[in-house]
Amino acid sequence: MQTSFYKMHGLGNDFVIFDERAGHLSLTPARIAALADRRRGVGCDQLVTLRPACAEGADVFVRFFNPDGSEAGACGNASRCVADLVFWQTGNRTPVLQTRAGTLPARVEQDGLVTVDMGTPKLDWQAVPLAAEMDTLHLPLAGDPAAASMGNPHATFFVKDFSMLSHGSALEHDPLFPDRANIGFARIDSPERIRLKVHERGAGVTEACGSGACAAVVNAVRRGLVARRCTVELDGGILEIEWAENGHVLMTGPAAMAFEGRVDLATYAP
Ligand SMILES: N[C@@H](CCC[C@H](N)C(=O)O)C(=O)O
Repeated sequence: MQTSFYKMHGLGNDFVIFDERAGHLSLTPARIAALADRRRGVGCDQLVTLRPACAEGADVFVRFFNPDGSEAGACGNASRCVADLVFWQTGNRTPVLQTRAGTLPARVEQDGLVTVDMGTPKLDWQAVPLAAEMDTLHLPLAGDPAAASMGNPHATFFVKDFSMLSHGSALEHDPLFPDRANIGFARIDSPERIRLKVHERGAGVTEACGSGACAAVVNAVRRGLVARRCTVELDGGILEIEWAENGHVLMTGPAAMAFEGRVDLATYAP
């Protein structure tokens, strides 16, 4: 039996989206990993599922899975894509997404850009201040990292260049992070601009990470390095991030449909 899916991306961070609103699909961690495989499957940075919402006022319940089969509480780029998909399907420019990290209002602008209210960052997610723990990392690292959760865990290292990117995997798996972490490397180019590369938990280095961009701005604002409205340049393009005075983080950027496809789920891992 063939099951249809959408392939979308936000700044090259790409997603396979399955709609489970008409019935649950059997998407086990092993099957998700097989589908996400770029040589033997469809290939994606994250697999996303849509289910009926149960939170008041929400239009759809969205879940995000990494290519290793693990689930993430948040994914900024996929949230913009799902908001755009709901707009395309229903004409509703202001869909509300229910996620494990909370209920996220979105807005599809007339120019096609999508803004998602990513909620308030959790600044006490990391039990100990990261900077004080640097010498426990056993890596030749410089920098003064900071932690913030956008519904998923992020550590941001402030760097002069990106030579530390190759340490992303070791940092992701360091015992300092009990749930592993997304590792961002942020170069401050001006008080309004950050250049960012992210090694994503369960996925590796991606072209863009929306929640990572939000965390980088939050951490940089807390350090007094940038203004609350900031442009974040990723390998795949630009996101505009605002840490509003009410504590919410607003992320604006593009969302794009690549194609619709069909797969026989039974031919992938059980
Ligand atoms: N690509 C994402 C984040 C995806 C989840 C992350 N890898 C995690 O495990 O937390 C984004 O755009 O935010």
